[in-house]
Amino acid sequence: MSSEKGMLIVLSGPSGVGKGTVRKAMLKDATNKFKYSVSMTTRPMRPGEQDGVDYFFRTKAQFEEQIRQGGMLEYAQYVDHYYGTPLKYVQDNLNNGWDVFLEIEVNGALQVRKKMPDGVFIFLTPPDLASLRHRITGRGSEDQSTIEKRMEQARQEIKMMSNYDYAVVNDQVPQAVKRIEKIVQSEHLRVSRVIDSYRKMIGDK
Ligand SMILES: Nc1nc2c(ncn2[C@@H]2O[C@H](COP(=O)(O)OP(=O)(O)O)[C@@H](O)[C@H]2O)c(=O)[nH]1
Ligand SMILES: Nc1ncnc2c1ncn2[C@@H]1O[C@H](COP(=O)(O)OP(=O)(O)O)[C@@H](O)[C@H]1O
Repeated sequence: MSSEKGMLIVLSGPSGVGKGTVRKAMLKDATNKFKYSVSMTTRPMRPGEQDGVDYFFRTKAQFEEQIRQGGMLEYAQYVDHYYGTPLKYVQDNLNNGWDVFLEIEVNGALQVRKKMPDGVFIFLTPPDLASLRHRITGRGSEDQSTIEKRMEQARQEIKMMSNYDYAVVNDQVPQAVKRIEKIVQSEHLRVSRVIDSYRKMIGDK
């Protein structure tokens, strides 16, 4: 943690590409210091998931109430359910100097980009669609019709890749992790982020 404002890191990519796997691998390495923003969703909990850890699992009415209260940084509907990022956690941690990591789909990422253009936007992509299908199926968390919906959604999402700053291919998890770590390290050195501290140092307003 530093005294500067933290950096927002946004990771998107089709369902099953390995976003969660890569993020968890990054968090295991103590040199990666960031706060993962737990999203809110109306989708049913999968076996092994925990409320408040994987998502805040809420009813549609609760989710809509949170939207009404202005409590969402962004939200989107994805294959029949709402998903969104609670605003307060992100704001508080960025203000306290922590990098904050969002793992969200494309429409939400575009909303965040408008509000927080200083963030770093990374698209995680599969080596090909056959491996993507294999990963979604292998996870065993969705029935056949949901898998087809997610594959169609994946094609649409991949079309949106040009809205991101970086594309990382998740062929092997350790390599994808290293690529994202390098991106984050270099983004910390972006002049627009570093210059403020020098302005103070040299007395420039
Ligand atoms: N816009 C938005 N998308 C989210 C959020 N949280 C998760 N998602 C995305 O919603 C999609 C579906 O998530 P989920 O049902 O958990 O499936 P999974 O990503 O395949 O494990 C994925 O692309 C997630 O990255 C959020 O807070 N906002
Ligand atoms: N590079 C990879 N090679 C092979 N399988 C992978 C790779 N990355 C993730 N997986 C597997 O693919 C499935 C989906 O990964 P997950 O992290 O749940 O994806 P997402 O969060 O993007 O939906 C999991 O079973 C995971 O173990």
